[in-house]
Amino acid sequence: MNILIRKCHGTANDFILIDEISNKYSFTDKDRATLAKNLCDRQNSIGADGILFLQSSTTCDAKMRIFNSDGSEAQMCGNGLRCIGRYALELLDKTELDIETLTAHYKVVKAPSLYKDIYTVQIWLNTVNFNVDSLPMIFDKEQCLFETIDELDSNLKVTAVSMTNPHIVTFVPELDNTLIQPLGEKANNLKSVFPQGVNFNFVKEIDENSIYVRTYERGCGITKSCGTGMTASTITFCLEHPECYGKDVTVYNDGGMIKINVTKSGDTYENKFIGNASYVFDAEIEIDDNFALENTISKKFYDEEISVYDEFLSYTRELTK
Ligand SMILES: N[C@@H](CCC[C@H](N)C(=O)O)C(=O)O
Repeated sequence: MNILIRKCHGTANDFILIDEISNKYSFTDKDRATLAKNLCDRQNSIGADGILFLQSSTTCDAKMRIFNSDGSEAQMCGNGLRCIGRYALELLDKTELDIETLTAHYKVVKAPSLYKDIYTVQIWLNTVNFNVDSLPMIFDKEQCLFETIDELDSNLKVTAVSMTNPHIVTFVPELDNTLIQPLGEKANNLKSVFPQGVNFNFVKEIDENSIYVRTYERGCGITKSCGTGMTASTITFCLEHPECYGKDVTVYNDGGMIKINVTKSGDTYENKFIGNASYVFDAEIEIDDNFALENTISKKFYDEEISVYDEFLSYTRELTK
């Protein structure tokens, strides 16, 4: 069978987008999981951190489903929401809309460009829950705020927060992948603490209103950036630095930079998130009966978008030198 795909990214967290509204593919969830495992394989196939499926919704303008590269389905994806948000804004010819996810819904608005003419989207990731049951996380207190988890690492202080998908956040003096990789794997194998796995965010403070975040993601390992992870990290940064509430926090990552503004009223958080939603290429591909890539029939690159994003990335590297 032939399918149309669009390769896209939010701060280099890259996705294959499949539009199930315009194309009537009738995939089952098992098919979607197999497609994700096969097509996201960077060695033998197209390669991506996950697949975004755009579906119709009865409650919102459209629905996003996100499958990680290992085939598991996640509740939410902040970078994916901007990509699918852009796609849906263009498809439905709107400047703002609501996207349904597995467990919530989110507003998406086209925003002024972060840099030159990079397509930029504002989203509100307001689904924040510090109750450990919401991740779920097995812990002897209702919340895990700057606590050590002995089974994980008796030196690291972590904060657990659900963004509808599970996150833990820790502050480190340096971002070292030789520590992040094993700790991320360990946390995801620790089913007695994180029965559904966890996205593990490592945060380095850059200055009073900027941080650098690297995430070991459940279902795909270390990514260039994680949208819900950067939000969880910024909220945790604001817990430690309450003077940052209501201010734009610059969040650097291995794929560029975004901005998040957190406001808190009682136990409610409003998190305005501004970041790119960029296209890489459109392709028509042929997949076999096992949902593996058989043939690429056509491919068209978004050369100008790619080149301005490269420029933006170099600019952000200069800022973090
Ligand atoms: N990269 C994403 C999150 C994708 C899902 C995550 N790996 C999970 O399993 O929860 C983001 O930008 O938020």
